[in-house]
Amino acid sequence: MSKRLILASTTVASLLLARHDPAHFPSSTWTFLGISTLLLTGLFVYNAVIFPLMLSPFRHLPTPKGANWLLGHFLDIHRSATGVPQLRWMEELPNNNGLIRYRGLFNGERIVPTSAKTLSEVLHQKSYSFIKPDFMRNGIGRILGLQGILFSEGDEHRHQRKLLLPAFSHSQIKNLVPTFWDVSLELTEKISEIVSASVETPVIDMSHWFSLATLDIIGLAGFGYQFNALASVKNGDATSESGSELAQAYNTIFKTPAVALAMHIARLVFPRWFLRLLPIKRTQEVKEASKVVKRVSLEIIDAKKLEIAEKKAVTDRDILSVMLKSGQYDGPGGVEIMRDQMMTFLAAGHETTATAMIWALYVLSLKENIHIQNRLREEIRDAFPHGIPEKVSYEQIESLKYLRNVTSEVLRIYPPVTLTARYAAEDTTLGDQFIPKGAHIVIVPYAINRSKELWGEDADQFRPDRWNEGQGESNYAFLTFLAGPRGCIGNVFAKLEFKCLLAAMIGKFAFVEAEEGREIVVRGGITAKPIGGIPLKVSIVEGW
Ligand code: HEM
Repeated sequence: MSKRLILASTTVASLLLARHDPAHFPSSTWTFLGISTLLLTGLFVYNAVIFPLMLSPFRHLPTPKGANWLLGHFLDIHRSATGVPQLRWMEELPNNNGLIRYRGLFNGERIVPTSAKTLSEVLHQKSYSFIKPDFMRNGIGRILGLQGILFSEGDEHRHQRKLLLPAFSHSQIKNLVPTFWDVSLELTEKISEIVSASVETPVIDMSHWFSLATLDIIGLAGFGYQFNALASVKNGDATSESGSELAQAYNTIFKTPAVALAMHIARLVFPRWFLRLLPIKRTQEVKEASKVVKRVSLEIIDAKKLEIAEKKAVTDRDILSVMLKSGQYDGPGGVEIMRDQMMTFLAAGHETTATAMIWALYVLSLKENIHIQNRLREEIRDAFPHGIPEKVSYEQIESLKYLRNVTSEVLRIYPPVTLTARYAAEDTTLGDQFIPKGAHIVIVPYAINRSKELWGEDADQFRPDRWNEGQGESNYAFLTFLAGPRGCIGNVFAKLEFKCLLAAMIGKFAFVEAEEGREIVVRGGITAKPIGGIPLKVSIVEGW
């Protein structure tokens, strides 16, 4: 029985009781409060204790020890970086049918597919039976665009994906390399200015710089639009307050709030519409930031329409041009759908690659990996012996094999999207296990990418050369971009962009940890970024 049904039937019952038996039930309000409290408590005990512990069809699945009778494994999850407990459980538990189970807050059950078979069912064969859950839709959906490709389902998703594919064809992405390189050069110039102006080796947190650079890239490469996010940084200050208005909005949206835990619990207890009305600072901030994102998305669409009207033809093949050319968004509501699509690409297409860059510089700056950083620099400089080139081609970037290995290894070991969720839209199965409608599935790229079974005993070590030996034990060993019809449409775009940015940065600069052995803390958030950024000592390596 749902909460709404309980409240509705209790209202009717208390009115009737107050009317027909006023001697025992003089006040309908108190009667309502008494009965509803009793029924809601009963419902809570059933959902949070009786069902998951005694009746659930999943109770026989391998489940980690040490769960609290009411909070499940929530405390372990909350105290750890996203994906870390799931990796530990995957390694510890016997797991023959490719599924493990854990319990979240109030014992909410979560099922984790761990074998190639169960992953291929969720991601490929039955991808439209496992949809995005409401908590994602109602949360990040407001920022990522609810009517865009990321949150569409079934036939609507198939249709949108087909429509957008020309913008991601191999030939189209190849043509974007000069744009990726131009922005990479602009970034190196900005960083060079800071380094040259400092008497001692400066310590720079590169996080915001990468967010600005990737925002400029998605603007230019995705929509033919100049955000000038990097250009707007004055006096080398790329802190959260600098950069374009849009960069600031995303900085607000993507930061992990200090009130995250309280918000998480509040969402389980109160309806979202109620929480949105409360004057919570974080809610207001995100509301304002998403207004900016919506407005800017509409501005970009208008600018493109104007440009097309002037040229009298759609000649470009960027994402926005492909959308406009299709004529699919001409009808009523079309602009709103296109706006949501822009919001999807803006967010999905920039913060993820920026996160990958942060991890790349972090791991390459560690003392034990300096030889990898040096070897990478050597490869880049050998390919471009006359100094940092003004232009590079797709073929030149693709010829750098060690760059490919390093970027693949960073994406394996630090996947920016560590975990994602699905919800069973109908009764179905995974392997031999019955999955009832409403079951929550958690896919954990972080755990799969570091699985010893799939990558060998040194799975958790950063070793780029492993990519010369193959790509893991199965097609589902590398889930950074997921896989199947709902896998990342921008994965080739992202990998090339990542290679260009990293080649320019490592070719030009040397990065060393500012504080040796600094503890890195990662918590929640849409993408897994280190809290407080990663300050690095940056110096120019002469001769390039
Ligand atoms: C390193 C960079 C990136 C990573 C790690 C990444 C990762 C992912 C992942 C894991 C998903 C699936 C999310 C889910 O279904 O729960 C996804 C979807 C998506 N990504 Fe990426 N992404 C990256 C870059 C990009 C770029 C550059 C673009 C666009 C230019 C992009 C556009 C999208 C879109 C549109 C979807 C939704 C696809 C669909 O549902 O059909 N991503 N990405």
